[in-house]
Amino acid sequence: MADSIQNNHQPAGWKFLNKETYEIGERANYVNSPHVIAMVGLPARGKTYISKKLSRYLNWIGINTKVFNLGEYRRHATAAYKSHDFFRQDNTEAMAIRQQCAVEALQDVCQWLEKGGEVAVFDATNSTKDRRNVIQNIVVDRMGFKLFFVESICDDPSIIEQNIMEVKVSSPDYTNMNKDAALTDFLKRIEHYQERYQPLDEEQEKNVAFMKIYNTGEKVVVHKHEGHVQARIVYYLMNIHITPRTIYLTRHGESEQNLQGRIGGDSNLSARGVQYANALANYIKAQNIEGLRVWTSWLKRTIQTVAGVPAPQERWKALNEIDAGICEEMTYEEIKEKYPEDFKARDQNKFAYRYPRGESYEDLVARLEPVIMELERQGNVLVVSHQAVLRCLLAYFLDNSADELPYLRVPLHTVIKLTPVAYGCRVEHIKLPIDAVDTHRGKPKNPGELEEKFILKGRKNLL
Ligand SMILES: O=P(O)(O)OC[C@H]1O[C@@](CO)(OP(=O)(O)O)[C@@H](O)[C@@H]1O
Repeated sequence: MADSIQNNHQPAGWKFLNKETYEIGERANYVNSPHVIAMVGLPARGKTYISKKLSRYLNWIGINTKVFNLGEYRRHATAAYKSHDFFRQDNTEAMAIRQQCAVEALQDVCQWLEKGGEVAVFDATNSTKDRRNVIQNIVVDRMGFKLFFVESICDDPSIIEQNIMEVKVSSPDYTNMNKDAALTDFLKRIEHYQERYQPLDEEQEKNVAFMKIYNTGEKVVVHKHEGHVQARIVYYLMNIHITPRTIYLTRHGESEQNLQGRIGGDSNLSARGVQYANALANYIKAQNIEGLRVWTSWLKRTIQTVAGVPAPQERWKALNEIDAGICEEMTYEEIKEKYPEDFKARDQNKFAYRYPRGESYEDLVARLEPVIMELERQGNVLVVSHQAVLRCLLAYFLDNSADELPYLRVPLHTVIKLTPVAYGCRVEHIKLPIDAVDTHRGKPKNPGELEEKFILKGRKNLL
């Protein structure tokens, strides 16, 4: 926990770097002033859900973001939680502890932003004007950071109860209580907050930038938002929904060029790839998925893979495989021989490495942002794409770092099923029983080293 707060306006070590000037090993840094996003709302209004999801999205697009959850500070500061009495408005002792925890959390927020963090999400109720003034005072007046409030308002009892049952009753506060008792206690806790709750109001808080989200997105109000980071946050939060659905990801069936170990290109499916296309159609039929939509890239191998899938289909150029530029249609072995420096450089920083006249994984993430935004708006979707593209999509859903992303395993002939649960996603790998080549190249110990399975020259029959 923080023990001091510095009072300088420009955070130490903070510098604006544009996309072209960052060094290998860092991600582009395109936020030139740190932001604090402070949540507002009664308990069980989905604030933590929004905080975590927003943070995952911002990190994925390259904005260094961290959530600071006030509940964790409170649990750290006090002995085991006994009951909702702790949250009574007339419990002065507890009130003092709560205020102290909020200040401590804000100090940590500021210290983290000073060290180069870009967006800090302050996940707390912040449900009174007084508390919001404290935040304004520390974050804006003392530190010179940007501040944006996100208020979640929900008056649908079924959504509130579902939220309590899904995440609150299993919180560390209730380890020794049964579910019904925990629910009753939590509802009482909400009542205590309700007594003093002051929703954000454009008349009362004229110069404050905020957005209000009603009933998980039914209506949205935006007031005085500023700059591109806040604009992206508003746009993102306007697009997400909480209706249960499933996303299925798969690569195309094995292609002729996969068989030859060649990257990129636009070849047809191999004989085994065609078998996978049939197996995939049968698998999808058997699942009986309501309102399923199918998205593919523009490349033949993905389109051929969904030939038998009985659902409306859309082609996205944005889902095309990473463009390997001058290395298109070469084997890794040929690239190593012809462009040894490039081959090594890619192993040194695979995420940032851009193929000459082609793309990097970082470029791919930028290209895929509209796909993610549209996926967020949709119900059940089957996305049929490629190894590099699916790594980027998976990293978004599973919150993987830029270092992990280019090495995620996305084997051929496997359906990856993603189901939203509480604050994250459940992942299942369904391997359909048709063999395929293994195209995964792990991170070598020494940059530029090539595993035996990719040394193909002189091998006649690859099967
Ligand atoms: O980034 P690496 O690990 O090279 O993986 C991406 C490569 O995967 C491949 C296969 O090697 O994908 P896919 O077969 O799914 O189209 C190549 O086209 C692509 O260049």
